[in-house]
Amino acid sequence: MSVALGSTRPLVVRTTPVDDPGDLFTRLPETAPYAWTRHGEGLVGWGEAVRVAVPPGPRRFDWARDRLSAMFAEALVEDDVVAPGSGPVAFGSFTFDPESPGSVLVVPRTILARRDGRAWLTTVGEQRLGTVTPLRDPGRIRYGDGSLTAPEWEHAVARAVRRIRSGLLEKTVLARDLTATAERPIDVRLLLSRLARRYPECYTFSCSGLVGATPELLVRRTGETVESLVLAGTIPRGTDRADDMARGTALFDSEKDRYEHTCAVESVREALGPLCSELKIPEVPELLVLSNVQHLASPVTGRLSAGASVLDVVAAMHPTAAVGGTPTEAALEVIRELEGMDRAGYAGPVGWIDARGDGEWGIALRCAQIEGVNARLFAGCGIMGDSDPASELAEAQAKLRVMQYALEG
Ligand SMILES: C=C(O[C@@H]1C=C(C(=O)O)C=C[C@H]1O)C(=O)O
Repeated sequence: MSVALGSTRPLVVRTTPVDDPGDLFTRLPETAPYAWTRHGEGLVGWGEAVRVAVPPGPRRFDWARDRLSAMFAEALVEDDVVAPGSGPVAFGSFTFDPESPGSVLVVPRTILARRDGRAWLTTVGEQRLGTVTPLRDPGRIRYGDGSLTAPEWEHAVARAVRRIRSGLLEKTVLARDLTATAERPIDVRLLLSRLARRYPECYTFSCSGLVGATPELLVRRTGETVESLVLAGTIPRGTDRADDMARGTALFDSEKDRYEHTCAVESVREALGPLCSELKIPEVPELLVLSNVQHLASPVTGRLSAGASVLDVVAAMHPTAAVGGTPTEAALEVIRELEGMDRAGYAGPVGWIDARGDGEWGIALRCAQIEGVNARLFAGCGIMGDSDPASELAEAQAKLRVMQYALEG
């Protein structure tokens, strides 16, 4: 049963150290698993002690922060670990568009965590034993077009390019969706295990049916320290080592991709600058090589000047130019007009926050919304004035393969 917020009963929260649980996903029951992990470390949760539907609107992050602060402040907490992610934790997913419904915060009944050689278990309220059943295969997967067919989407890219060339904006990001139907209900735990194995560099997440493995860390807050990984500029992997390296070099040398990356970095600088007393952004990006694609990547670190929580930082950063565009408002208008779909949680912030205001939030990329036998997969690309619709389609397909693999194995 979920407790409505504003109810009079405070949460009773207990965190205790536990022996190393090993693979976190093997501890998850099938129903409604929550997860945020990378390289085998992170948090998984199950059961719902509290579920909060965040109302759409421009102040949704503030609203969410205030609701959580009130709930966490009155919680009765015994925390024998005291680390980021111990004590009460809410997982959350916010829609890309502030006006879209579907943003949600959930405090799981049980959270199991593993980080830096420590492990702990947090329980909220009375416990019911979650039975761990074997992973279930969803059977054959049938795919269908989402809101646009591939040629229609290429056409949308061409229109966006024309807008950019006319000088209305510098960059936008266009995404497409794909539907998938399985023979049997999709077991989210199976998707998580496959994603974590194939994409260990990425953050494997699950929150209220939104499941994926994103390489893009929007923000991690640990006390005063904030970190972010800005990605923009992509090329598919090569067919062998030499081809791979040649493609990596081409990406690094591509003026289009470097400029696209600069737009994303500058949007992060603008958002984080006012919140930080110190901000370090490398002058030259690195190459992040994943199983399916290679990205230009800039790791950013900063020191928060005032006591902003991780959600305050998320509010300031979303949407970065990596998933929106430059300038933001013009880019969002183009997205609304040309994509022809509601992005829902795709490209929105997904992650967790604790009662100290620490937490980790990613941009929900390489993901799908799962419901029973149905999945809706998403992927998008940064569009510049010299983008080629066919190459952008190939890039989107390469990104979609992450979730196709998760579904099919
Ligand atoms: C929009 C997506 O990815 C974003 C766009 C990128 C690009 O266009 O080069 C690279 C990484 C992400 O910031 C996606 O994966 O759906």
